[in-house]
Amino acid sequence: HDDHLEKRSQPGAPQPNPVDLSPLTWGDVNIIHTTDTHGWLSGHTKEASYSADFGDFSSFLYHMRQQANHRRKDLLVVDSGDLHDGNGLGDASPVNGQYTRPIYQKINYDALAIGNHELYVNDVAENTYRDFAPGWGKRYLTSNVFIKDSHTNKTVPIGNLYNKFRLKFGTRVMSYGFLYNFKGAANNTVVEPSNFTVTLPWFQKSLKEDVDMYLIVGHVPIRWAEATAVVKAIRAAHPSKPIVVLGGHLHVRDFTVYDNRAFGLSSGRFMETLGWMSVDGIKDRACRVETNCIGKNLTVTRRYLDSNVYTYKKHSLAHPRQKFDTWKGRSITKEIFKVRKTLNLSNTIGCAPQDYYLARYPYTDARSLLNLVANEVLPTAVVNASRPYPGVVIVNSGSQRFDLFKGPFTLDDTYIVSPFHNDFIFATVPYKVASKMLAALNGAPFQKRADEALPAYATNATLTPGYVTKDDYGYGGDDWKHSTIPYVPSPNYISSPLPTGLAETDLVDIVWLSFFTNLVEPILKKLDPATTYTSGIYRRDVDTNSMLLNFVKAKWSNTTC
Ligand SMILES: Nc1ccn([C@@H]2O[C@H](COP(=O)(O)O)[C@@H](O)[C@H]2O)c(=O)n1
Ligand SMILES: [Zn+2]
Ligand SMILES: [Zn+2]
Repeated sequence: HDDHLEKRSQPGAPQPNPVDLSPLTWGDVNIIHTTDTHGWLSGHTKEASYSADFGDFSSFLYHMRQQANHRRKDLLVVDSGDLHDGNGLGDASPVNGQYTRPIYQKINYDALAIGNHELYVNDVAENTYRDFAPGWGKRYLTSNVFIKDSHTNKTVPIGNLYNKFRLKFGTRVMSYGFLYNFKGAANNTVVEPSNFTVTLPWFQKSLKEDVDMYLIVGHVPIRWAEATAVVKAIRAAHPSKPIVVLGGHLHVRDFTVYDNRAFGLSSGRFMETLGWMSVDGIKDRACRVETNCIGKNLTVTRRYLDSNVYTYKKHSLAHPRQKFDTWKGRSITKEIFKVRKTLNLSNTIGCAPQDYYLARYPYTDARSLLNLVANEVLPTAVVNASRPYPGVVIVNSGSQRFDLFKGPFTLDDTYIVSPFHNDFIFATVPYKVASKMLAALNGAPFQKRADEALPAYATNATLTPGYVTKDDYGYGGDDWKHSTIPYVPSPNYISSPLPTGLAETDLVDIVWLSFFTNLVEPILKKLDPATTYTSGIYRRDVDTNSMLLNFVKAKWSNTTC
């Protein structure tokens, strides 16, 4: 299944009735948006709906730009960050992102923002600053993200604070790049709150430039205060200038209306979705006097495209028999294929006996990935049987990122399910303390603010399961009509089973991930104020990523698919 050039004709590849996809609406300015791609440049090798790779994406962009020229409409291609952590292509290399960064660089994005996954690790932040940002010139936008330059010791923006540019058919754009108020950034970086950034002289000065629209590229959820603060700051100076926010981070499809001339779009995750937005009315000459257009509607459409070659061809080709693959697209696909080979990403380690889903079923259900992790992976691959005390291992459910499908389990899947190299830390505590830790953690503040509860949708047996999105325009934004996939929220932390038959004072190793040590230590103090516990690395031979590899080798390697 690794031959990307052939995969489009695989059985099960999407073959909808051509009338199912209605043509895109074009406006004065049109936007193609990616976010939270997390290195999924190979596309989804196990899911036909999302099987386009970055070579296909490049070919799609070529045809879309041709179409824009033909229509004499402006087209912007934008990315909202989180390029690292999530796929073997980016994470299995000796240096994280060493093969993916040059491939991203081949896509001619007009504007990009930085994500939190470019900032967890000092080296990744440094490489983003040195090897990635410069290649984009002024298009890599970090209005509120800085790095301490290791050569000069000066703290400088990782990319550009803002960029004013003119599109081919005349639209003058002022662009910014904002990251949400991320608290876990590496110590060589600084993230400034966006509500402070917008008060700074450089930002206020930029608002005096004469432009036709504002583009906020953000690794920011479009409904969060960090996004609305920027919209409000622009609106305070410009009562009717069109504002577009292209956000991300929550991994959802979403669209919001801030006012009748300001809109936000969020385009999912993992190269499942290309967001499309068209804005008409930007070129309205009467609006050059801003007060003329206060309250005047812009005509805006949004669409969430499933990222597969059928979708790409359907929307980009002028004629169905026109050749789709461009030379550049094919060469990107070949490069991806070569990197996958170099990194042995398709090497099969074992065979998964069934599908395990991250969020389709309650975590107590046998089809839940979190259930598998809590009850099988942690006891098998993490608990250290040679320790004098039983172990209870707690992980954050956010450390698990994607479904695990029945059939061949590859090296790539270890990164897809959990790309992180978080260490297991432990302290030896009485059972009465250990037994209260999970509940205490789940009562602790969320690491990620909760998504809005999703409404329940009717299922429809004639449609393939996929995204069914409700946003500020209601339903109808999804390009492909799908039956809904159930979404069941899970606790923030899950644990291996507690040992049974112990007295309150019996000792237990309580084990957690380095990612949330800052939460565990105060809880230990609260649960047992009289004692100071010493913590250390529980096992040096296993981390969040390798635990699944070890589990599969131990339990699934003898099964055949
Ligand atoms: N070392 C890490 C880093 C992150 N996480 C988890 O990822 C979440 C953030 O991911 P986004 O793609 O939404 O930005 C974070 O909240 C953690 O759950 C982790 O487990 N270990
Ligand atoms: Zn992300
Ligand atoms: Zn993020």
